[in-house]
Amino acid sequence: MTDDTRPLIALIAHDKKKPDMLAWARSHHDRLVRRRLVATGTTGSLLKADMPDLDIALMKSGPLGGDQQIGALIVEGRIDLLVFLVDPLSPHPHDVDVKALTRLAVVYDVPMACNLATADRLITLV
Ligand SMILES: O=C(CO)COP(=O)(O)O
Repeated sequence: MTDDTRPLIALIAHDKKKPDMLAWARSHHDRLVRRRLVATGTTGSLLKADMPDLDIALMKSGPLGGDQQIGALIVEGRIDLLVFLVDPLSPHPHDVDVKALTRLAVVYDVPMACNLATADRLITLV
């Protein structure tokens, strides 16, 4: 991830939003295939299985620290867009990590899409 100047896009989806993430990524495949991607473990594994040509770095699963790893990339100024499809209707054991990640995106002024309508718009800019 060092000399590569392609934008870096972080992709994360809560479990009930993973089908939405896969459908969204398929519909934006032509753009995503020309970008570097980083994803939490399960989200990224599903994307890779579906679209093996995507260049995705896998972090840990969200509940095991993956959200925090992506938060650290934000702090380092490496993330150009965060697409985080959140499920606001289910409890998450790592809710504090979720909150920390979205907070860091705000602190560091990183474009962040938490739903499909926003993701569809922001992906056209990166
Ligand atoms: O829990 C998540 C985001 O908070 C997503 O993690 P996974 O992609 O590993 O399911």
